Amino acid sequence: MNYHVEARNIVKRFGPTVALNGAGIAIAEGETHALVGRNGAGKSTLVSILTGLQRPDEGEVRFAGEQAPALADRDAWRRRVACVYQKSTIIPALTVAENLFLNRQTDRGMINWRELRSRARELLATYEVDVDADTPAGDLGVEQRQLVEIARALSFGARFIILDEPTARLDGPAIDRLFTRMRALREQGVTMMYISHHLDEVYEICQSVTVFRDARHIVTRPVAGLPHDELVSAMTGEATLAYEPRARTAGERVVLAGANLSLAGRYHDVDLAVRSGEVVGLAGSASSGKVGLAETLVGLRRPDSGTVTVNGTQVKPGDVPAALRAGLGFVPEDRHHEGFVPLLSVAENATIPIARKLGRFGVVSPARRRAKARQLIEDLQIKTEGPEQPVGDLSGGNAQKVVFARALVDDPSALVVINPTAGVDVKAKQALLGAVEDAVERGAGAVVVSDELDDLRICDRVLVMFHGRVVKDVPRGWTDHELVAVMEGIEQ
Ligand SMILES: Nc1ncnc2c1ncn2[C@@H]1O[C@H](COP(=O)(O)OP(=O)(O)OP(=O)(O)O)[C@@H](O)[C@H]1O
Repeated sequence: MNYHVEARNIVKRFGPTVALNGAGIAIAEGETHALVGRNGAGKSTLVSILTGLQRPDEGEVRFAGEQAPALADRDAWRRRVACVYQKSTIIPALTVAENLFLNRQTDRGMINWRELRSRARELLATYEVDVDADTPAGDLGVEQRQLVEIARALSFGARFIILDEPTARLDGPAIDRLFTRMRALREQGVTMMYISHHLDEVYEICQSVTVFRDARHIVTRPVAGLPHDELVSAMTGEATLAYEPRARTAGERVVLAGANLSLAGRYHDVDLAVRSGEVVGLAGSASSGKVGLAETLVGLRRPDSGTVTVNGTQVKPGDVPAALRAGLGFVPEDRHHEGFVPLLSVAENATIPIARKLGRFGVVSPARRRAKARQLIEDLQIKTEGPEQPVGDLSGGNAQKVVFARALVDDPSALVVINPTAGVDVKAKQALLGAVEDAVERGAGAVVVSDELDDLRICDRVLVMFHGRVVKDVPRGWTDHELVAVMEGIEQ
């Protein structure tokens, strides 16, 4: 077999944590190979080794049979491999053209801006990326940004691309477009490694799959003919049953309400009321306005008109602390921005909303903070060395759980969670959805905004948005097809 990429017997330690323990992967020339595993299994660590960002403590990496370049030789790495991360590596303040030729403009002395722009246009046209080279990169959506990153990788000559959870922030139609592009790349002989917690995607787009568990390689198999539950048990080490949403009856009291909410370009004339003991879903495509609406409910955005009421208190618009004081807990869309403070510990991040209550006179007792954090670590199965570990050192999915812990820590009356299970593994997903249902059983009302139909299954009803308006209130019991048809505006 001709392997385009091989990583053999890789050991990588971070202090007391062994992130990879003799694990490896072998990817055949031209295939799309999935790497799956639970949060903290070691996938991102392997990516950082395969892209030359970290040196393994033991083991070796080969590209097309040849030993990997020296770590310092960045150009040599760029010619071999590129990674499209969930988190952007492009610089928002620079234009697309500048991003494409970053580190390359000065090949021949002074920067010739006109030439740079025309080379960028040519490159975008070659890779059929429909983006204006003069646009500031910060204005691009997630989908366009990923396409620019792929074009950049290919233009360096890389024939191996790693896609690390590329669909986590894309809606259904954008995922289809990404897959069409991936198939075209594969036809051109590009080798890909695909990391995702969505196993249906693995079956759709990959030919082989490698499973890591607890820092070790468990199995590599062709995808065809591999039963779904076998794949899940390779990841979790046990048989895992599908999540069963619970039945419940909502109370009368409205705990979260939006009245006459409008925000230009996002949503118009929205009214919604969430009762105690009720989970309300918000669904719709990327342009539906669902995220903007949810961000308004939590105070991250200020509406042009309308009011938000949390637990009977009308909250000052666009004021997150006011919403939190009124009894709101939330999980934001972008955990890197509004979710956690990477340098602070798990305990500090998770207990931010209750800092006042944990100590007298505004001084937080470290012992009480640690005790609360230990409980949350256990409840949400957060994989960490302990409450004192900085959140920045956790794997992506485990950082998401810390954000979740923060949302739940003060027993909120109203919970708003946006794409709550993004980057979270199959089993952890169940723990997080269970945590929302637990909070609702304790009397909270919840809004779940998600691109994932599985997250929406716990909802008592789903409000579907289309072009900024709520077009349908769908009670529990929908089929995927029915909901998607309304989301795409095909059916009302
Ligand atoms: N810089 C670091 N310092 C300390 N520990 C680290 C560091 N980077 C990773 N780890 C630890 O190594 C282990 C593997 O993490 P890694 O990010 O590779 O997991 P992952 O499989 O990518 O998980 P996820 O699906 O959540 O993204 C985790 O226990 C993580 O906390």
